[in-house]
Amino acid sequence: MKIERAYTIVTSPGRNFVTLKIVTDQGVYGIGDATLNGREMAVVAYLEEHVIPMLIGRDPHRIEDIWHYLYRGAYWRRGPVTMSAIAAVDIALWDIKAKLAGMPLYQLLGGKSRERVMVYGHATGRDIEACLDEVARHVDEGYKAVRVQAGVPGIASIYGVAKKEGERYEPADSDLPAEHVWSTSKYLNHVPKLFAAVRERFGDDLHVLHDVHHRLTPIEAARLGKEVEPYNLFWLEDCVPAENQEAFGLIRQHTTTPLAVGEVFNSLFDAKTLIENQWIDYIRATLTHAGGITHVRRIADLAGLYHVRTGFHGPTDLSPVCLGAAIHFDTWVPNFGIQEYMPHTSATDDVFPHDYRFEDGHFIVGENPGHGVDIDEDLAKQYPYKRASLPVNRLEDGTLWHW
Ligand SMILES: O=C(O)C(=O)C[C@H](O)[C@H](O)CO
Ligand SMILES: [Mg+2]
Repeated sequence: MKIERAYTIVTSPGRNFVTLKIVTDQGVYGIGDATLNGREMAVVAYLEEHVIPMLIGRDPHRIEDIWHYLYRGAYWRRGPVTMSAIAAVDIALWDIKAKLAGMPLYQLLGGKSRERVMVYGHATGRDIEACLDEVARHVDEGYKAVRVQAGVPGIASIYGVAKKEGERYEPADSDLPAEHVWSTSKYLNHVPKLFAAVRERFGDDLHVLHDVHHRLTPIEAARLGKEVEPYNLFWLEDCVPAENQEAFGLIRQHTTTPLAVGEVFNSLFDAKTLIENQWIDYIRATLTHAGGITHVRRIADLAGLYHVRTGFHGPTDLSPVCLGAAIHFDTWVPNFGIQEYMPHTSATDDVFPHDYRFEDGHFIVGENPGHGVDIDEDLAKQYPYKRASLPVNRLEDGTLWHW
């Protein structure tokens, strides 16, 4: 069997997605997600100029060899563009292999470790009261775990909070980056009050999470971790930028609040020190940005040795293809923790028909051969690409900060 054709499909049913379709000479095809939010066309160019020409004529069964060919063979290793492109190929090839085997993907990984996978949803509100109402809506919809992000008095625009009440939160909302103003002190004073209010209204059973989105220094993160300890968070996410993995050693010395990190990681080497030192509790690197199933499986296996569990990134900027494949992975992986879930628009769900389903705060994996997600190419054409950038943050004095 040979790979006969491969091509990218860029579509924007509410937001941009990049999909790779690989077609074999026997007509069986697989699809992979290659979406890198705000940098979509860089991955398209990498795939079209450099990867697709190398795939034609190869045996699609040789997933491992193709992975190393694209990784080692490029000489230039790692990085989000390269690893998203490799991931798209990898996810599409696993899709093909599972379709040829006539099995859902989780069976090829080793079968089910659980019947369903717990997800967390996103509650957001302009202030604490509006945010708590959103938490209540999630609880009513069956969620067992909710990420809680509220507006902070004195900060006009903040990560995780929709611009207008009732609107979906979509950070890549302008052609060129919007500029936000960030105040660490206002934020740090506010967050413990938010979680005190959450526990007061919802009691102890609900799992609650929070995303700092890389904005603190290690000692500030240590302070926040300590101050929210009484509210028993499921995790505190991305409390500092993680290029300096040792920073987490400092935070860990000060707090028992569980730490999650890794949505911007693209390889095992971004996480190795963090995992081996047991400085984190959850690893968030997911399939599309970290080299696909073949590579994330290695990250998860290393993590498992050190009691670190998976908590895959799952915002709307990852397509249903990534989410579908991730649910297969979650269903198999022994050290599963939780799966992030931000529902896609109905237009996105129509472009990407899928067989996973949400029920009672969990995803149930589909039983169709492959990863269970397809793309309606005619419908995809109705939603042309529109450049959209993530915002940038500046401190109140104008210094460029982490967004
Ligand atoms: O889902 C999360 O936890 C995020 O932090 C989402 C990111 O802001 C988003 O993926 C950026 O593209
Ligand atoms: Mg995050």
